[in-house]
Amino acid sequence: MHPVANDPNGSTETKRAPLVEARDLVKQFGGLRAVDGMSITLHRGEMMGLIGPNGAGKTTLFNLLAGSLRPTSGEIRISGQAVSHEGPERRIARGVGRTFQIPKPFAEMTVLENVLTGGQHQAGEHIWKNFLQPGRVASQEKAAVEKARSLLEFVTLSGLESEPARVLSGGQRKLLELARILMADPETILLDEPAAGVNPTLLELIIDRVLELNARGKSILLIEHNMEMVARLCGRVVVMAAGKHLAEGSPVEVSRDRTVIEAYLGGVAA
Ligand SMILES: Nc1ncnc2c1ncn2[C@@H]1O[C@H](COP(=O)(O)OP(=O)(O)OP(=O)(O)O)[C@@H](O)[C@H]1O
Repeated sequence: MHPVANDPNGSTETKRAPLVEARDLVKQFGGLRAVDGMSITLHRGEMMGLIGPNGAGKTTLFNLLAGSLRPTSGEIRISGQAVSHEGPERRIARGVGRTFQIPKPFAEMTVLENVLTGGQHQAGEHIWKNFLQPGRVASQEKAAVEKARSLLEFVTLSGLESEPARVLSGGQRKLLELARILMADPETILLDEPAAGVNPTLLELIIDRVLELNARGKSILLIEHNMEMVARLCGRVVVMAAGKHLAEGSPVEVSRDRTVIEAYLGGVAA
């Protein structure tokens, strides 16, 4: 049977379409085009690196993919569905989770409570359901706590679950954030500089957990300046410079690419 080109239920095409597809994306801030005609494709199961000198537009591209910024023009598709004008909540519901370069947990809430904030679609979020189905809400809350605890175990923070998040180191905050976004069961994870400011021991743990997530089927787009980490994790790397797609290839290929080297030297000189 031939695939249906415009499947009204979205099923056939949705399963075949790349997980994340951005075409000709532009984001203009006043006179600056932070993202300038960028296209990128993340396939199912892939772990892809996104690198580029400071100010290249990588975080802005993440903000567009995660729905916290709307593109000036261009299109974003998630599993084949056009989502450019949907906000971050809808993007999470579509299976896109993102972490931040500098995670900002709720400092006075416990580590466990912070993870619980990542849960979506809990019945307890709706007051009327709470009133009409208190038993269902209680069992969902119990399940959420169990899930949060197993995620804390996954990121090795179980021993700190009752501590306020303010006691965590920078690297532990990155692990906490990972656990928090995993509460929503994302299919795609956008990781913004997981290695930045992390001590070498914790960095190995983060690398290990990211590899494990990918082995469990999560597709990952990784912004990272640490090229050793990119080379260990990613089969394919996209290089951005001045908002544009500059190069793409294996970590070895892009690190030898003359245009990439020049872009980085320009970035250092600037
Ligand atoms: N909200 C904003 N308003 C105005 N300019 C912005 C805004 N956000 C980002 N920029 C500018 O857009 C450009 C791209 O920034 P962005 O943070 O996306 O780059 P980056 O590649 O992530 O850099 P880095 O590696 O240093 O994090 C920069 O010149 C930045 O100053």
